[in-house]
Amino acid sequence: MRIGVLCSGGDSPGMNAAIRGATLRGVDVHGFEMVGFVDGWRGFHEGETVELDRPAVRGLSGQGGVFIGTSRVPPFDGGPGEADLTDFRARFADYGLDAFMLIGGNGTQRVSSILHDSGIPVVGLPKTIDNDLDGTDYTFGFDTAVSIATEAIDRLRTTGDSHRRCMVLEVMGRDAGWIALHAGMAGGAQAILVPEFPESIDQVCDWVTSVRDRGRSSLVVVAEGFALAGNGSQVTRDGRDGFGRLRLGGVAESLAPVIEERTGIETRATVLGHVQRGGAPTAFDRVLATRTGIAGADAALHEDWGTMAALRGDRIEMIPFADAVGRLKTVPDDRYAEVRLNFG
Ligand SMILES: Nc1ncnc2c1ncn2[C@@H]1O[C@H](COP(=O)(O)OP(=O)(O)O)[C@@H](O)[C@H]1O
Ligand SMILES: O=P(O)(O)OC[C@H]1O[C@](O)(COP(=O)(O)O)[C@@H](O)[C@@H]1O
Ligand SMILES: [Mg+2]
Repeated sequence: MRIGVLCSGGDSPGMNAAIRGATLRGVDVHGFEMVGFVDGWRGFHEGETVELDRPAVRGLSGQGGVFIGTSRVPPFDGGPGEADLTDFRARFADYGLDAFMLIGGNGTQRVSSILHDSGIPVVGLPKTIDNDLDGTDYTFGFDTAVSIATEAIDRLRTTGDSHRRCMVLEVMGRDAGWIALHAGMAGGAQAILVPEFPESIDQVCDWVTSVRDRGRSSLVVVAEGFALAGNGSQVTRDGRDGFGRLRLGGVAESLAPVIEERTGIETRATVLGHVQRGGAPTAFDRVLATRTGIAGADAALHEDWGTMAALRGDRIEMIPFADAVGRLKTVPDDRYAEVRLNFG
């Protein structure tokens, strides 16, 4: 069996470990041929490939990023219509492929599902630092991002306390506030602002003021996709990503002066940005990613097509794409309520 492997969407710490796990199991144990497409669908369109075998994945488990690259280049020119899919199938056959292993988040697994429905054998490996992919408890990369954001909170707290300032930390999370929620809990933030639960500026300022009134300095964590209640909208930067979506970022910088003006407390903003996606994965993410890759290779052996390697409790289970795509896994009411009671 010849399997094409590619990554799509933002990189996520653990992608290398997942490819290594899949290759060691797929090539060495099951006797597959595996080929990686460089920079996601760009490599597929332009014929840039790398053979995956034991030497190619040596020492990768602890390395950040992904050595074959990733991108948001789309798989099809169009919708896809039947003509797009016919062209796609012809290209798939030209490469001598029997199946795809697609590593990505909600968008990529939506593509996996489309390809599977059009008759192309696919297994999916879930990744995203945002942890917003449904059907799986955690995606690799999330734990690393949370660890980095937590360290940032710890560091901001000592300087913020020293100057009696309010520190606002912006973390990633386009549609879901999982990184903000977990890092905020781990770092004891005084307020956590997530896209799922808009809060008014009056409420945010009340929390910051009450923290000052009991002699402490506030640490506010805000997810990039947060918008103020009422007529607030997400804060965007110039430009769009490779999928045409507006780039998010800057909500901390827009909140900080308003908090300062309304509370009289000096307030500073920090945008963590891509630091939280870079560097070595945590041990948890290395193990999760490796097991995810192994499960994907085993699924290919059993021709368990149309499935994604999901973490369920402490087990990796192959679940149908339909259980993972079409909706996002967002922070539920009870998880937000349990932290909100102690804000301020
Ligand atoms: N519904 C869709 N139809 C066709 N291509 C899609 C669709 N959704 C996503 N894609 C492609 O998959 C890529 C990866 O999705 P994206 O949401 O950017 O990352 P992730 O897979 O990490 O969620 C997109 O940039 C786009 O090229
Ligand atoms: O700057 P980039 O690479 O476009 O990515 C920014 C986005 O990627 C993420 O880090 C991860 O999103 P995906 O999992 O959908 O790729 C988001 O939190 C963020 O909005
Ligand atoms: Mg996505």
